[in-house]
Amino acid sequence: MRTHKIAAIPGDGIGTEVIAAGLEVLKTAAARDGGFTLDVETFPWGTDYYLEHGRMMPEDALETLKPFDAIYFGSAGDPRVPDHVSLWGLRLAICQPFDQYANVRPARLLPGIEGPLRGVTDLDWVIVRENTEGEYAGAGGRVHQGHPEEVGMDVAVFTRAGVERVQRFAFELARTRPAKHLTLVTKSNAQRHGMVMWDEVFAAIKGDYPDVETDKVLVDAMTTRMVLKPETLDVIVATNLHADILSDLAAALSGSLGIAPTANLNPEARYPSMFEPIHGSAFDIMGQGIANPVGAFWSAVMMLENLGEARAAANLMQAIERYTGAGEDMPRDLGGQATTKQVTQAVIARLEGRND
Ligand SMILES: NC(=O)c1ccc[n+]([C@@H]2O[C@H](COP(=O)([O-])OP(=O)(O)OC[C@H]3O[C@@H](n4cnc5c(N)ncnc54)[C@H](O)[C@@H]3O)[C@@H](O)[C@H]2O)c1
Ligand SMILES: O=C(O)[C@@H](O)[C@@H](O)C(=O)O
Ligand SMILES: [K+]
Ligand SMILES: [Mn+2]
Repeated sequence: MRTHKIAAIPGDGIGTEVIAAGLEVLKTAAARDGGFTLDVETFPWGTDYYLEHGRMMPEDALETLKPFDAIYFGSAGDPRVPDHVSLWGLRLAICQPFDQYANVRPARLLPGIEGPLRGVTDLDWVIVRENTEGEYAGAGGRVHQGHPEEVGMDVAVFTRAGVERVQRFAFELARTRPAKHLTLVTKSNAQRHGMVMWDEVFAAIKGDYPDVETDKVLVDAMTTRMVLKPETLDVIVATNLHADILSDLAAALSGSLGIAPTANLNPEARYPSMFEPIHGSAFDIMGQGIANPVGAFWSAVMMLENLGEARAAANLMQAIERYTGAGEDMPRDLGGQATTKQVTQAVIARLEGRND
């Protein structure tokens, strides 16, 4: 029997609610599969930990996480602590040192879910977000703090190696999909250094993937293309910040932010990869038991795929799609009344072969 060691970090807000639900679903998925077990350890890191210890996670957290096969993450962010402290103290403090440079964000209209776009039925994209540098490099600073001449700088850092590896990852991914199409998102009209290099690297490597059709679009125009011509997009590669913004839009266009999953991958597997819904702590609904757990479930599918459990991953995805396609009560973000618990039970029922 294979055993996979999973570090669960529910974090803050609805992160704790959807990860608890996701762990239940994963337990059922493993039991139904019978070929593997998940050895899950849950770490109580996040804002409560911060308020007690002055840090979002312990000093040796990365050493603790390193031996795990995967990390299952909820959200970092709580109204009691500034957002930049929580994000930099937890999510980015794991993604960056673990070199999880390829952030993969699928967006697809699941059965039974109607997106906000009239007449659109075949939205199926994967956004590849650069996940270690760019606008999130953390370079910059504040000078003359509190004085009238104060300066605040966030410097975007693009390295040729960092750009090339994530773009090659996106080409390889595009190659595995029926449409074999890759769109480069850029802003090289206004940002004339890093973004121009970003475009140049793309132009230089695309010849290595003659089977992949490409195009290039400025990020502002990309927003309208996603809304008006969604069928022209397949795989999309974008910088850390651009892809962060576009992926929330993609999630909304495919029904709701509550559905969308993500994998923070270290493709070479030198470090564990991390799987999380793309949404955050949802201050407005936290603690109410009404968060949509589907994004956390779909992220669990991506985690199972990454662990080599393709059959269990496919079964879990099918269980999710059977639920969304069944015309049962949906969670509130999708216009229904179902609670997190009810959605979880509905998906577990499908996994167990009930309610088919
Ligand atoms: N990866 C992460 O850890 C991550 C991601 C995004 C935001 N955040 C943090 O979360 C906090 C809140 O950020 P925000 O409000 O910009 O974004 P958010 O994703 O938390 O919420 C945006 C809106 O979407 C709704 N929503 C999100 N997920 C949902 C779900 N599963 N079910 C139903 N509705 C859902 C929320 O109720 C809210 O109205 C901030 O501290 C932010 O920094 C963390
Ligand atoms: O930008 C981030 O990294 C987070 O705030 C979050 O929005 C995400 O998408 O991971
Ligand atoms: K998240
Ligand atoms: Mn985001």
